[in-house]
Amino acid sequence: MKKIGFIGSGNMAEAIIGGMVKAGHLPEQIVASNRSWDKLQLLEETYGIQTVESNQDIATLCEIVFLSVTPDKYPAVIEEIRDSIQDETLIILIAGGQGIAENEARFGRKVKLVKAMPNTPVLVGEGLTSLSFNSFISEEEKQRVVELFNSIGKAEVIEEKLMDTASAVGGSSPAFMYMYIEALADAAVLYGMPREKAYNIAAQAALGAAKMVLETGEHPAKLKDEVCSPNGTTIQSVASLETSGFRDAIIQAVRSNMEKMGH
Ligand SMILES: NC(=O)C1=CN([C@@H]2O[C@H](COP(=O)(O)OP(=O)(O)OC[C@H]3O[C@@H](n4cnc5c(N)ncnc54)[C@H](OP(=O)(O)O)[C@@H]3O)[C@@H](O)[C@H]2O)C=CC1
Ligand SMILES: O=C(O)[C@@H]1CCC=N1
Repeated sequence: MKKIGFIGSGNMAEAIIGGMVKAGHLPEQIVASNRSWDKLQLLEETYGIQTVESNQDIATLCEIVFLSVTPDKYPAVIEEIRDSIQDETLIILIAGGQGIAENEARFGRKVKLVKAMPNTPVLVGEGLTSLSFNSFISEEEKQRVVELFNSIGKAEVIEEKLMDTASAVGGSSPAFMYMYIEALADAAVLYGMPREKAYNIAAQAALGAAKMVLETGEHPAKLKDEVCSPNGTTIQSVASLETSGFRDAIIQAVRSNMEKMGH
């Protein structure tokens, strides 16, 4: 059986693995390695996937290989696996700030590289993964990768030069959304709402608003205006958010993310 492998089995790899298994990919098809053994044991128990001790085993066994270690580990891991990778293997680079050209140079030969920027909601089938491909990947292979990521959310093929922006706005942003939901729920608790109810109400409002943007195709400002009744309560909050620099806080969060990637 053709296998899909993960080198580095931390938070992002687990989200992809969990999402794939929930979406119906066979656990026997998935193989993972990791520096420490305890995470692998947990993945094996939770999802029934295969685990191996060496990164080289992943390189030898798998037709799709995720490099799901942190960016600083890329040079050493590529050095370790470059001679075991088959010519036809699809290598998926998910690390923030890691581009195609620098990793082609690390392999030092023609290898098929996919730059992918997923986010953790792949675990619940609502991920967003931005994708770019190097020149050695066929149309059929591109389709295969797009289908894989569409099975755990939505895939967007973008120009590689936009990948760092996609990392900030698609990869990192779930963390911002969780902070927003948590803050909203804290405010509800302040006014006496039980915490569980507060999380449900805040999260469902966020989910519904996101769906409105995606499904109506309306400008977010128009959707916002429709919530603000004249002389009502919402416009009071909107005015307050503007005074607190809400929009600027988000833009500065993305700016600092981009700066960390060298922009
Ligand atoms: N988290 C996210 O939402 C997203 C993450 N990414 C990218 O995914 C990658 C992983 O991030 P994340 O999962 O958050 O980080 P984690 O630290 O959770 O996972 C990294 C894993 O790599 C393992 N590891 C370290 N060195 C090696 C090695 N030499 N061989 C094998 N495994 C090794 C670590 O093992 P140990 O158990 O010993 O620590 C750890 O489990 C990063 O490059 C990040 O940029 C991309 C998009 C979103
Ligand atoms: O925090 C990080 O570096 C990674 C990249 C995108 C999301 N998480």
